[in-house]
Amino acid sequence: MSTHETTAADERAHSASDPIVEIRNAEVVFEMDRGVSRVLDDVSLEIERGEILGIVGESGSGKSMLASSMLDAVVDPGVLSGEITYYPEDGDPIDVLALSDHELRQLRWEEIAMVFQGAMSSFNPTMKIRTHFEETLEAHNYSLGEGMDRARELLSDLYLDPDRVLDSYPHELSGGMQQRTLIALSVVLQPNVLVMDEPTAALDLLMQRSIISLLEDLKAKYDLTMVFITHDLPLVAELADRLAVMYAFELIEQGPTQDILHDAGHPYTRALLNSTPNLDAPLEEMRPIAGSAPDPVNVPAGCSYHPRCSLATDRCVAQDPDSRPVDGDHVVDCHHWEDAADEIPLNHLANMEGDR
Ligand SMILES: Nc1ncnc2c1ncn2[C@@H]1O[C@H](COP(=O)(O)OP(=O)(O)OP(=O)(O)O)[C@@H](O)[C@H]1O
Repeated sequence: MSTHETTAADERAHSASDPIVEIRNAEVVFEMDRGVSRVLDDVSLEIERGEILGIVGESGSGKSMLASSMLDAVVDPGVLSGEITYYPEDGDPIDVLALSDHELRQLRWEEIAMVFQGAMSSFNPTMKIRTHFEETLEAHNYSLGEGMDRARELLSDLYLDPDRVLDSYPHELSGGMQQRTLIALSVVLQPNVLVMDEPTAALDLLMQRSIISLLEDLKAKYDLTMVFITHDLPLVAELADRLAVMYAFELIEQGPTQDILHDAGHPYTRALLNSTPNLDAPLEEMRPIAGSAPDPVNVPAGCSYHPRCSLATDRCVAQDPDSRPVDGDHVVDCHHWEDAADEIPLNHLANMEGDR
């Protein structure tokens, strides 16, 4: 999708912004026997210093590829191109894709930390949690005394008993405790950005909600910028200042959370909102999105959502829409976004109106 053309609104939004990470025209390609698989397609995104950004999309839409791209960590034989820039608070911008392996290792953890789905696979099952913290601090030449004090404080912040947790093997902790411990481990080197890829997917609803509120506290206390990646729109909407929606390996809409929830311009975002339980609409009003997401080897021409879209016209088949401003920082990649609100009413809004 073309995000190359900068509109006047983009310029205005850009000049007012203070990005900590900037992604420009990122693309990830795998050469497969059955063809070229483009699993990230010309994605441009700015992560603002101090914000909580939610990245939302269906399974397989490219969310994890976007997360790995931020740290030049796309697995072989995937080929990442584009520009990834990290802006430290002080000092010159860092071109992430030009870093040596050593510099990249420093950037990861010390500046930008990642937490992935399924905490158990991130721990070494033969090592106590204490050793995980100690090895991380030593590998980055951090003071062990200060670092372990910070580890204890972080574990307490996350409502864990530091002594018990540090003395345990990973399998001795529940799923929720493992995930909170992993978050503490990710933050122990005092990074500025914490990227979490489906950090609560394996947890029950209550534990998900409690981790969300702990993350809010952690962000405020440690002055973190957070990126929360998930398929669970209602969950991330509780936390995020801004949402970016992915469909078929592209970003198709970005904006402040409330604008997306109440005034989404992309038919896919509106369908996603209508297909999601928990947004104040009764279960019988949930409408699954008809059709299925495209195979990355065979993405439809034009707007990749057109085969599933009730508003699609010949123009959508022929022409990939550019990003266009809806209002302020809210941008959408759709030829027919002005008709979307009338054509695809939002269930949860209708119910809220009914409550008045
Ligand atoms: N190592 C790989 N080689 C080739 N294709 C891959 C590889 N890893 C992932 N893909 C493909 O890249 C696409 C995007 O995957 P990605 O994991 O980023 O999606 P996702 O939105 O994070 O999904 P989920 O929520 O299920 O994790 C998918 O079509 C997936 O099959």
